[in-house]
Amino acid sequence: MIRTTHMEVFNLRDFEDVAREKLDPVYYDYFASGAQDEVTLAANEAAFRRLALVPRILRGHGPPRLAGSVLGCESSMPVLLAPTAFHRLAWPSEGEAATARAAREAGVIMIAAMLSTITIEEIAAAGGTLWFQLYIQPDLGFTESLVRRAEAAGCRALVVTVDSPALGRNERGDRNDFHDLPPGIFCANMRGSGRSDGRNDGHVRQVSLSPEISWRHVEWLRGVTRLPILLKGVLHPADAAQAVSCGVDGLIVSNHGGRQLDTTPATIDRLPVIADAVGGQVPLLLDGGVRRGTDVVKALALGASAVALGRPVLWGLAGGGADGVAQVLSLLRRELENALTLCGADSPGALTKDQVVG
Ligand SMILES: Cc1cc2nc3c(=O)[nH]c(=O)nc-3n(C[C@H](O)[C@H](O)[C@H](O)COP(=O)(O)O)c2cc1C
Ligand SMILES: CCCCC(=O)C(=O)O
Repeated sequence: MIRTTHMEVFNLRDFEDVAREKLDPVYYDYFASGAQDEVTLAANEAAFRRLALVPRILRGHGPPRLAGSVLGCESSMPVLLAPTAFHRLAWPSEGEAATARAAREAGVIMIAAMLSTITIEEIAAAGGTLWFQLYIQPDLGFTESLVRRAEAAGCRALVVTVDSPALGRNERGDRNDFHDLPPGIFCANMRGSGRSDGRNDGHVRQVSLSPEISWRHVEWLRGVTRLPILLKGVLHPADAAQAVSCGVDGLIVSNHGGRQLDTTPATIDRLPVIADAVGGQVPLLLDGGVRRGTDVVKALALGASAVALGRPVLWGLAGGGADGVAQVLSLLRRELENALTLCGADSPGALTKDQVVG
């Protein structure tokens, strides 16, 4: 158990307090913040609170089975690690390697961020099942070189983030004048060769979040790799349907944890319409505001195959490196098991959407 002088940790929210105590306030703000008024940041969690769970009774089964698979990858529970950038700001010595070790030991999938502070090869050396998150760069030769590296490192899927045609406006970052990584910390994957402009020093300013990216790029990527492709950041049912017709293999209903367009709806509120549009053709994942086992259950009942966890992983990492992340995952696993049992479900698949009421 991570304990500081006056804090014991019983749930994921407690970990945020530990992290706040340990982190440089500027980095804490980077991790915690959302865009502008942080309406969406708050909405994600508020929506989970607003929804109620209706248990089924007298089902007469044993402890629930949490393990399953997503796009052919085994997972010990329907929870993945969402891609988050810059883990060495939370745990300078190891960064993403600590996160990856904890994910491997817990038997869950880590979505490694393109903007990691150690390379994808180093993450793979520490990790278990990895997926690679990509911001398609207008320099397609460089983008392809990243895809090849992710494939060679053994990543089992590509997660293309599509909610970032520009960087969201983060005012906490502006107030703190936090616009670049500190000396010695880089976007490690961006330092490799392969860029047509020859710039490879790994500075954040070399990352392009570009409004030029379009469906044509997704089609291009579909032709470049045989890995499953997921789009992350889908909120409109028409986009979900188009993604499926483009040959995309999975979708992540996400508003980037409220960090991109502020005032987008809570993700859990969008899940039912996206699920209707997709009609089970591809698996749906959801992230944003998942903090409790009951949140996971609500998402599963409304049609998600799994959820992904963003900030709580960073709080665990800041609190205690791999041990902290392990503890976050184990707390959530216990809660999920308990919530499923109390809902009368022997597995995630046994939940039905009529068990969530608004
Ligand atoms: C500090 C931080 C960095 C993030 N970096 C990325 C990133 O590099 N790529 C990406 O697709 N999403 C990124 N995200 C978004 C997460 O993948 C995820 O959508 C979001 O954190 C989920 O919400 P939650 O934090 O409430 O769990 C980041 C989120 C945070 C908090
Ligand atoms: C250029 C940094 C983008 C990382 C990111 O996606 C986030 O902080 O939400």
